[in-house]
Amino acid sequence: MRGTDLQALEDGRRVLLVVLLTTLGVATLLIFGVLSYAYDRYLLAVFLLTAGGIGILNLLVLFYSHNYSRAAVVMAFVTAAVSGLLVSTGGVDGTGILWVYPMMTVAIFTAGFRPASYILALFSCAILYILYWPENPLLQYEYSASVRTRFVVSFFCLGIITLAVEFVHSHSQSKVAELHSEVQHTAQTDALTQLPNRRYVSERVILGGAFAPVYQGGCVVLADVDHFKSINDRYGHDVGDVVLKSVAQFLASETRCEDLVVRWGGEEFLLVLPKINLAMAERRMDHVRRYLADMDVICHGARIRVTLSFGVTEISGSAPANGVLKRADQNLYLAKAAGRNRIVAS
Ligand SMILES: Nc1nc2c(ncn2[C@@H]2O[C@H](COP(=O)(O)OP(=O)(O)OP(=O)(O)O)[C@@H](O)[C@H]2O)c(=O)[nH]1
Repeated sequence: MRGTDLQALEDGRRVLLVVLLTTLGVATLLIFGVLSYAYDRYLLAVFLLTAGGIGILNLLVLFYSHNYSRAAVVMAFVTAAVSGLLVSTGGVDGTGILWVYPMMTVAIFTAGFRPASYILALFSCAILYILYWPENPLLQYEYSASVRTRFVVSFFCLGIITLAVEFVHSHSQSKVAELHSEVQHTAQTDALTQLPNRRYVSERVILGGAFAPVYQGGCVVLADVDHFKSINDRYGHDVGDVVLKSVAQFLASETRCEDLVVRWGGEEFLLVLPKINLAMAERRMDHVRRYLADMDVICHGARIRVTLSFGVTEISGSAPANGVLKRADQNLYLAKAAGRNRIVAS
């Protein structure tokens, strides 16, 4: 699983949370809206039914846009507005303020740390204004001074704790995603040449047994250093490593940015070239082959002549990747058998 996949999983959880809580919230708002209307509390009824309507609209927009962050922030604002109304009217016998705790906690968790901080700050100012501004027409219920103070202090404590938990959660979540993509990158990269490795190909390039659509209609090349064992034997393994690194850099510099150069294993490299036909791929590889054969790799004062043999084949449509790679390998074998430092394409 990639770092981005982890993020997608976390986003998926939040979407589910937003959908569930919005549905629950909308149902509650509509029920209380209808009840308020039945008890002739028209202002409250209009407010609750409007908030419920916004919730339904928000759900519809979420289904079409898949923008859960916006939906969560809209829902958090609606929740804060309804909570403010409960503080202002007192709900039933002044118990409306009790609903503020769960509602605002949920709003903070779904909106995420930064938007939740702003919403909480705004909401705090609003309830301080409602509860403490003298002669305030917005305050329709008479709370005792001790209830007001205890509510404000306990709400601030809960708000700060919830924000802190959300901060730690989102921070550790992004750290895990970061570490995950670092591990993923290391696992898919060859340590010596820093090229993508075989695992990268099997996880990112071959999907469901075929080359990814972007590569279909392109070509695959297997390139193998000729007589590499004798380079190792003559100059030592360290020099062999330098030669492999030089060949890797050379291949990467001689290909287009959309081409993929992979260390396939040992002294063998895989090139996946999108949007190119067999004849053009053969011509380009021949240019690469000649260019390399004409220059020497210089290491510890030694000038080492390095040549490559190539097996080239086409990726026709969504043909099985194994078959394509096998054909390229057979062509490479033919190039070696025919004397090396050459290309076989078919
Ligand atoms: N220095 C170094 N050598 C490696 C590495 N990986 C594989 N080799 C060596 O590459 C050599 C490959 O030898 P062979 O498979 O006989 O191929 P070759 O000598 O290139 O002969 P042909 O491919 O037939 O031209 C072996 O000696 C391996 O030990 C590596 O990472 N570093």
